[in-house]
Amino acid sequence: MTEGRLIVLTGPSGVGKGTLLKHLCQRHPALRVSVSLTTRAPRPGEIPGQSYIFVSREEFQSAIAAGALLEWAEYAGNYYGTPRQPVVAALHQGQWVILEIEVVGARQIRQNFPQAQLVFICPPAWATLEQRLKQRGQDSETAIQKRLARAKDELQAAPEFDAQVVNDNLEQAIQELEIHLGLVSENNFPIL
Ligand SMILES: Nc1nc2c(ncn2[C@@H]2O[C@H](COP(=O)(O)OP(=O)(O)O)[C@@H](O)[C@H]2O)c(=O)[nH]1
Ligand SMILES: Nc1ncnc2c1ncn2[C@@H]1O[C@H](COP(=O)(O)OP(=O)(O)O)[C@@H](O)[C@H]1O
Repeated sequence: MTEGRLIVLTGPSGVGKGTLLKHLCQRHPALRVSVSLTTRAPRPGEIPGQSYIFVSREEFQSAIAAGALLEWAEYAGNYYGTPRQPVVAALHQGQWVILEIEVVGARQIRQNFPQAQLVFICPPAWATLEQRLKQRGQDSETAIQKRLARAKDELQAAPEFDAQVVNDNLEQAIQELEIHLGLVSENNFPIL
């Protein structure tokens, strides 16, 4: 069986990675989304096992020690990581797997999976990023400030990745992503 494709969406918090991912999955239901481990507390409405696998710091450390994570990073005071086994198994079955992760983890994927396709999502402007984080209304002011401080460095990393997509107009960003990721043909016909 041909190995599937590993796809990474990265970029600063609030840029719209989750929103883009949701739309891509609606249009291409065969895409498999990796569910990450996190030590962050669940937000209202987040479903354990679906949004994230919520774990304690001890459980996260055990997963690192057991080599059970494909990549991991500390972000705004919490740990986030991709469980290795489900991703590797899906790729072996020929499936296309998509990770939505921050920049430090994306670099680890770049290093260990040279064949992965990594796309950096950029905000149209700094003010838009601030506005989206605030409008989302999910995080405390402290959490927002931590995300914005980190975003300054993350934006510098954009050229390291295979493609950059500006998420200004949502529909346009989705279509650009579909083309970069090979999810549609030149005449916009779905491939996956
Ligand atoms: N390295 C890594 N980053 C992750 C993982 N899961 C989520 N993230 C990233 O961690 C950051 C914080 O995620 P979260 O607290 O859910 O905030 P949000 O993305 O702003 O909604 C975001 O940039 C996520 O893309 C993971 O498994 N590994
Ligand atoms: N193209 C867009 N235009 C306007 N608002 C957007 C766009 N993309 C995302 N958003 C909004 O911005 C906020 C952050 O998006 P989200 O997908 O949660 O970002 P991330 O997953 O990168 O942290 C959400 O409120 C979302 O509805």
